[in-house]
Amino acid sequence: MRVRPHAPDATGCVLDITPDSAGWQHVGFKMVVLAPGQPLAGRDDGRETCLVILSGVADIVAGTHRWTGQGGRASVFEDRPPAAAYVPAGTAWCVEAGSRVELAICTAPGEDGLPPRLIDPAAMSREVRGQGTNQRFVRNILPETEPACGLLVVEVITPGGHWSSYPPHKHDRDTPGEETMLEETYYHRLDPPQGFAFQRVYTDDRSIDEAIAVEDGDVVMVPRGYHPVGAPHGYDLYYLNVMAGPRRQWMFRNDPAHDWIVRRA
Ligand SMILES: O=C(O)C[C@@H](O)[C@H](O)C(=O)CO
Repeated sequence: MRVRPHAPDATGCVLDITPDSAGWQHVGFKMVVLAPGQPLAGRDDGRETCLVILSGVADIVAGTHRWTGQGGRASVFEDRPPAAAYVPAGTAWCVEAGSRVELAICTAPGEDGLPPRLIDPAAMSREVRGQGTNQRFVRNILPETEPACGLLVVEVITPGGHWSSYPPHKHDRDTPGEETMLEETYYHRLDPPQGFAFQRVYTDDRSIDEAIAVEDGDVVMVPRGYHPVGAPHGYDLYYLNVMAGPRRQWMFRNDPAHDWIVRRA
C-alpha cells in the first residue's frame, strides 16, 4: 500500500503508479523531477491527464497550446497554489523545465472531448477544514465542479501536530446520495524532510487494517476503506490526492465510530 520513491531514471521519474501496479481500475500517478532545461513529453490515448507543477517554473504545451513560465513555487510548502493543466485523452503534451521542476502526472480513464486548458491558480478554491488540531488547509486543483471525465485532484497541508482526512472517512461504495466509489493516491511530503507521519488505512471488517509510516516522497494507495493521517509535532505534512472512480463525485462517509467528533465541533 506504500510505495517509496526510487532514484530518478533517465526521464527524471521517481514514482510510477499505474492501475496495473496498484491492482485497481482508475488512478495513475507519476512523479518526475526535471533538471533545468529538461523536457518531458507524453500522450495517453485512453486516459486524461492533470499535470501539476508542484515546484519550479516550466512551459506547458498541450496540443496546439503553449503556456509559458508556469508555476514558481519554491516548494510545495510555499503558501500559494500550484500551476496545473488539464490534458484530454489522446492529446500530446510536453513540460519544458525552466528550473528544477517537481512535476506530478495524474491520470484516469478518459475520452477526447474536452479542450486542453490551463487551470488558473487564482481560480483554485481554498478551504480551511476542521478545528483545533484537526485544522488543515486545502487547495482544490481539479474538483468535481470543474470539467474532466473522471479525475479529481486536491492538495492539503496538515500542520505538525494536526490530523487530516479525519475523522476517518471512506469512499468505496457507489450508494446514490450517500457515497461514491473512488480510488485514491496520497503523495506525501514533509517539512523538514527528515520527518515522518502516519496514515491508517482500514475497512469496517478490517480485511484491510494497516498503520503506515510515511516519509518524504512516499505514496500511499487507498483502494478502499478509511484513511486518516496524523502529522507529528514539528513536521508539517503536505499531500497531493488523486482520486477517480466510476462516478466523478467526492461523496464520503465518516466512520460511524468517530463521526461524533464532527457532530460535536
Ligand atoms: O479534508 C481533508 O483532510 C482532506 C481529505 O479530504 C483528502 O483530500 C481525502 O481524503 C479525499 O478523500
